[in-house]
Amino acid sequence: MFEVRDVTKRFGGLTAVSDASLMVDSGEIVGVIGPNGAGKSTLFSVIAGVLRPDEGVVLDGEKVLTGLRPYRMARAGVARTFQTPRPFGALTVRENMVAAAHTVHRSTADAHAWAAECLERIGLTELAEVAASTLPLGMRKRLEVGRALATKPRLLLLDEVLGGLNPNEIDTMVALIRELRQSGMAICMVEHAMAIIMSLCDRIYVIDHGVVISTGTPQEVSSDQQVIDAYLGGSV
Ligand SMILES: Nc1ncnc2c1ncn2[C@@H]1O[C@H](COP(=O)(O)OP(=O)(O)OP(=O)(O)O)[C@@H](O)[C@H]1O
Repeated sequence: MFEVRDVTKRFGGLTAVSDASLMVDSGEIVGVIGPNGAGKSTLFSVIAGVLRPDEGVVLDGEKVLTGLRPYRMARAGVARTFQTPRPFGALTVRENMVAAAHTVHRSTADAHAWAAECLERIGLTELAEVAASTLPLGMRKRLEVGRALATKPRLLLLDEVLGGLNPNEIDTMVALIRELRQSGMAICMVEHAMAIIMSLCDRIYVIDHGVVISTGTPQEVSSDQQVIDAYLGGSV
């Protein structure tokens, strides 16, 4: 069980995340939703070790992860994707995967073998030798997920991996996410596509102005008056 407990993150005078708590269990998909600027990406960055919180802790069971550098966080089993995919553009798809696989495999042969397995899983084997920078957005997003998977996470943080994808690409990505849940991974995703979030997630946290204003099953949060007022605007 991964837990974010009472986390606050400030940027100067702005409190981007305020006393937020969240839990994700293995085999569970948890959604984080909220308006633009609500603090979702900041919360992810705190969990992934990219940002250090001003207050609060990130826990893996009893183990404190807060303050670990991203590389160590990856070793501890936490991986994130970025809203804007960040592959090493000059490297090929395979080289990107191998670089990520080296987080968990010292030997080059092992890293290559594991990268090949992950490439197969994300369906990019046929494009393995092309430069990552030449991939269209849908494929780049898949590579982004693949690079996270290559670090063998127990907690996978997906930041808007469905944004900008066409319906076919969305179906492929959703199927992959379901498969990962089935394999026992803990998954936490930020997404704006409400219908998909509602059908995919086991539980949802709603953030507004950095504060978790509601949590529960998709049905519970979508019937929460505070959520409807703050975010859904009566559209659900
Ligand atoms: N590095 C930073 N320095 C200063 N302010 C920041 C920084 N990163 C984020 N913010 C601010 O913190 C607040 C939360 O931003 P964040 O990107 O976490 O929101 P979000 O919910 O992910 O938004 P979106 O849905 O648009 O991606 C915003 O007001 C943003 O401008």
